[in-house]
Amino acid sequence: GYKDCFSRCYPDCRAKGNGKAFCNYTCFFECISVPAPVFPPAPPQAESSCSFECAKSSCAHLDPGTMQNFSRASRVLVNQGEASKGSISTTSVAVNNDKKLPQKIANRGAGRLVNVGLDQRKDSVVEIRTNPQEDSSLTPPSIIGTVINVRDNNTGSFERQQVEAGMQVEEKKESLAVSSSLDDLKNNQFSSSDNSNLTFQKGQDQFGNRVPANDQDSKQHDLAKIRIYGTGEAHMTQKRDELRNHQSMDQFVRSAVVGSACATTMSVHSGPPYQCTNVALAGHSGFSTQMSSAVENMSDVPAHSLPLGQESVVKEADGQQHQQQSLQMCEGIRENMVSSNASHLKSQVLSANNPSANVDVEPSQSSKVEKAPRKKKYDPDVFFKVNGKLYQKLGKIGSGGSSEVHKVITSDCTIYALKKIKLKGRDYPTAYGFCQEIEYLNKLKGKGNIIQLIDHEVTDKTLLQEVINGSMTVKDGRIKDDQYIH
Ligand SMILES: Nc1ncnc2c1ncn2[C@@H]1O[C@H](COP(=O)(O)OP(=O)(O)OP(=O)(O)O)[C@@H](O)[C@H]1O
Repeated sequence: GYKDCFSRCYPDCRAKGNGKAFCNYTCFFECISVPAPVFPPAPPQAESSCSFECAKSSCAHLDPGTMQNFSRASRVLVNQGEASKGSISTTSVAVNNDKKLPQKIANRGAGRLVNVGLDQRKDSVVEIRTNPQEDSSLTPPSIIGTVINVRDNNTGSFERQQVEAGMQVEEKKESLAVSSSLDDLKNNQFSSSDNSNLTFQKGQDQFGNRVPANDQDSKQHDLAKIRIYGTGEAHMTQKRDELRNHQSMDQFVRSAVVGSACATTMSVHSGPPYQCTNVALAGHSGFSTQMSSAVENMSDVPAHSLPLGQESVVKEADGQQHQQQSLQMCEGIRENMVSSNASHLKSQVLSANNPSANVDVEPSQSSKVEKAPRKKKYDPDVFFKVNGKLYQKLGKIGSGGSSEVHKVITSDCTIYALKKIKLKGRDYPTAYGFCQEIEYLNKLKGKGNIIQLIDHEVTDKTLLQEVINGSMTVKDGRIKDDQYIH
């Protein structure tokens, strides 16, 4: 007001022939009372551009009129609370290219660190979209679900940028993994991807928004998206494996297997049903296999006192090869054969095993009974019998060059792997060599990561005698009868 007034007054005054001092004085008093002009209120600041924590400091001293000239974006810390508000709160984040935001902004509270870096672009506007399904009060921030679309003002194209919040994602996984709820973790972590991104159609972004048909970077979008979620899945797998490794594999595997095995046994096989009352695992703490392997639970009969006068039983370590051809093989077996009360013990085994089962009982000491042909009182199609103990077949696990391995279950509902080596047709030295496994596994009992031998049985008497002797005297001939090593 004053300025305008004075600029009009002074020239007029001078034009009338007045002096400078006079005109200054006159115009001063004339214009000093002129009220100052009332300017229209400033246009509202682009709130949407300054609504994020990261941008407020930059926007505060920016002329709103220049907001359109923002270009290169940097990392933007998105306030989760704000980001979670509303439905698909699309917000343009204008970041002045000349006023670079720090490349790394500390994660504050529930803030979200988002990489909006566009080093090669200028004059672009960054749009940060938040997942409408998120509820910050209920779920942790879904980093994965946050994607940034960057529109280049020059080209009109869009480019999906990867959310760079790996550390936060890791932290979230850790915290969730502690709950051991991996499935929940996956659901939480990737629910948005399941719901949105997996159904992502060409021409749309993960929110179902249309992407311009002339989107020249659509392939890059997809690639970026795959990278995001693929990384997440990889982390998931890793976390899951880690979690499993941290658990007791024995119990993890066994309880899972045993639980179902009982049902399988009861429903599939026609033999005498075993009563699955409990899972006797405590007695096998040294059973460190992760391959559900073992042969027999002989906790009721010490291995060193087994009646090996007739048979020996073997459990096999998967893939383990015993190639030494020492004549001292099977020492463990020989030691075990010193038992003087084999028959008595075997009777105990049989009676203690499963009285209700239809097992064949050791012939009495009368010669009459001994001469009688042994008649199996159990169904060999359903059971294995090792040292008088029955193992119900649950299925074949695998086979090797010399054997076949079966999954079996005992009367106390313990799952084992039983390796059956058929001896018929083999020469004695070869069969003798199989006994090495018994020796070695006996020596390796209690060692970590080694399959534990529970029991063993060699049905061929001649071979057994050779083993007892500790030397292979029978070098010719082959085993003719149906003999086995279990
Ligand atoms: N303890 C076990 N638990 C689970 N599976 C097993 C176990 N032992 C063996 N198997 C399965 O049985 C297959 C054959 O076992 P293994 O290799 O011990 O037999 P093999 O007759 O000694 O073989 P080869 O003579 O070829 O060495 C294995 O490949 C594996 O699949």
